[in-house]
Amino acid sequence: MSYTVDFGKIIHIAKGGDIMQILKNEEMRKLDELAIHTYKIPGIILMENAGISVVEEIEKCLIAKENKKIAIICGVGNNGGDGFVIARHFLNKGIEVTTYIVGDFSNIKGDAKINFDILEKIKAPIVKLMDSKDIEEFEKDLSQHSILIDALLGTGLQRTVEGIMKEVIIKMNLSGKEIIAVDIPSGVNGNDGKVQGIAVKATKTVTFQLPKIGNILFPGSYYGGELSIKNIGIPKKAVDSMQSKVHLITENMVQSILPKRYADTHKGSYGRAFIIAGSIGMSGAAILASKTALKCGTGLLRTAVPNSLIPILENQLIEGITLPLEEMLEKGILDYIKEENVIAIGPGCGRSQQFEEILHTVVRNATVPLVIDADGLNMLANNISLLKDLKVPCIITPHPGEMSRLTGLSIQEVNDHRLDIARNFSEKWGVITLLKGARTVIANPQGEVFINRTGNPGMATAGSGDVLTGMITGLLSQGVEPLKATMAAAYLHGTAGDRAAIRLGEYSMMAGDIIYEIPTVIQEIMKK
Ligand SMILES: NC(=O)C1=CN([C@@H]2O[C@H](COP(=O)(O)OP(=O)(O)OC[C@H]3O[C@@H](n4cnc5c(N)ncnc54)[C@H](O)[C@@H]3O)[C@@H](O)[C@H]2O)[C@@H](O)CC1
Ligand SMILES: [K+]
Repeated sequence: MSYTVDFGKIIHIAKGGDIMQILKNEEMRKLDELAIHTYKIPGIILMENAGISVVEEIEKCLIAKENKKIAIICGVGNNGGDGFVIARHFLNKGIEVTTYIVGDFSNIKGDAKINFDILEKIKAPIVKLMDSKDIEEFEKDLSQHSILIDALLGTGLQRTVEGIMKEVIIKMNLSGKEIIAVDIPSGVNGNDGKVQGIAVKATKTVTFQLPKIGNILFPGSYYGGELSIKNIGIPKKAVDSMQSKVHLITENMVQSILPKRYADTHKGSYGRAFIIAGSIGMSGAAILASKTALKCGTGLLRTAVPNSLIPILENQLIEGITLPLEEMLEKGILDYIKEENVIAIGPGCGRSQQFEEILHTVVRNATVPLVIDADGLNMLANNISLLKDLKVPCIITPHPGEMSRLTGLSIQEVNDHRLDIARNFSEKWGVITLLKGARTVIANPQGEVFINRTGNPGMATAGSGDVLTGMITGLLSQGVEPLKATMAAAYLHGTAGDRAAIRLGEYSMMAGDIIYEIPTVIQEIMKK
């Protein structure tokens, strides 16, 4: 399996499995050990494969360059060992390579030592970087190279980067050269994507076998640039046995989730969606969510809004049916929702007592999957134990501010521990949590977490969340399982947003522009 993950979007090089695990440092070490001890693949072979996989990527970058001199900057662990393999292969190809080593040579052990000894035997140019006086020379040297390879620290990062290692990284970052990181940019913690003091700002990262959490979450993902995930020959059986609870949402996954359309069907075959949204001043939320549900394939759509908004909706949304909320309240809401396949509640609803009453009734009595967003979540924060009354699968879609209100944690705390916060909330309340933000995270009550890589800062715009709610609702109405519908919607939403950003720029794109891209995004995925 081999993928290239561009900054924010995933391009498949080869078709792989539907599920891609994301590992922590310790889990990656376990996987390496499993391959070596249980499956008897010598570690030196894995290191050779790792090095060669980076060589392939470096060669692609070298094609366009006149100056082909490469600087490989290595630590004394196995990440450095990969660097020694890379150095040997380029020397064999007749390319000028300098290997810089930071740290005590006597600490080079095992497979890394074997590769280091080979470099010495073939008299490869090796420069030791010991202290500040070596740094000046190093800085001058760097200017003569075309590409820098960062093989200082990988999944073995243990502490804050300081001293000579820090000085080396500063000079690499200031060099203005293209930098390719081996496995993970040095200084980024593979466990959470946080920077331990300082980190290499790479243009590209080649990571091995499976991505680490630090390759995917911010700020690590920013430091890594474009990400390639390369197979290094660990048996599939070993990979599958890892059973990590953190996964990357891939295009393959989404493709298998999207419902197929068959010839002998009618609109009833694609479900009935019911959206409760909008209030005076926020009719747009109802329109955006409703239009999106239809664009995502809903067979029949009814949107309930306050009476005063009906003319606006009738004007803007000719394909859907509208209902006045006041009438629903008067005659009893339950009669209206009993025939639906999904109910979405909250976008632009405001915080009136009337809305609170509706929310409570819907949460307590819904017999079909429920999506709660925006003001629905704000109201829920006043009485969160309402979730205990749920009888159906429920998806909540908070942004960090809404999550802060739901949990009582600060926004900073929510952002610092996105995976754990989403997972804990889902486990505690038995709901599917989609936590928005750069790298949307989806958690289920079983403790599994799914991370979405699509999307861009242009999507931080009014109404973008209403579109996401419409997407989840649209897929749910067609009978897609709640977790799958949420994952596919997050991926499609981000991909449509990425297309809108390419067409219009991150500044100018608006929520409606994301809707405009939905047909192309779905068609392209279905076609593959
Ligand atoms: N068999 C394996 O285990 C394989 C490992 N591979 C590579 O090996 C890497 C992991 O190797 P290691 O576990 O040896 O770890 P690393 O090479 O990532 O780092 C460990 C070394 O760095 C030092 N160190 C840790 N934090 C530091 C800091 N903040 N400042 C300065 N020095 C620091 C440690 O004392 C140790 O000497 C992976 O990222 C990958 O690149 C690949 O070769 C594939 C096979
Ligand atoms: K590295």
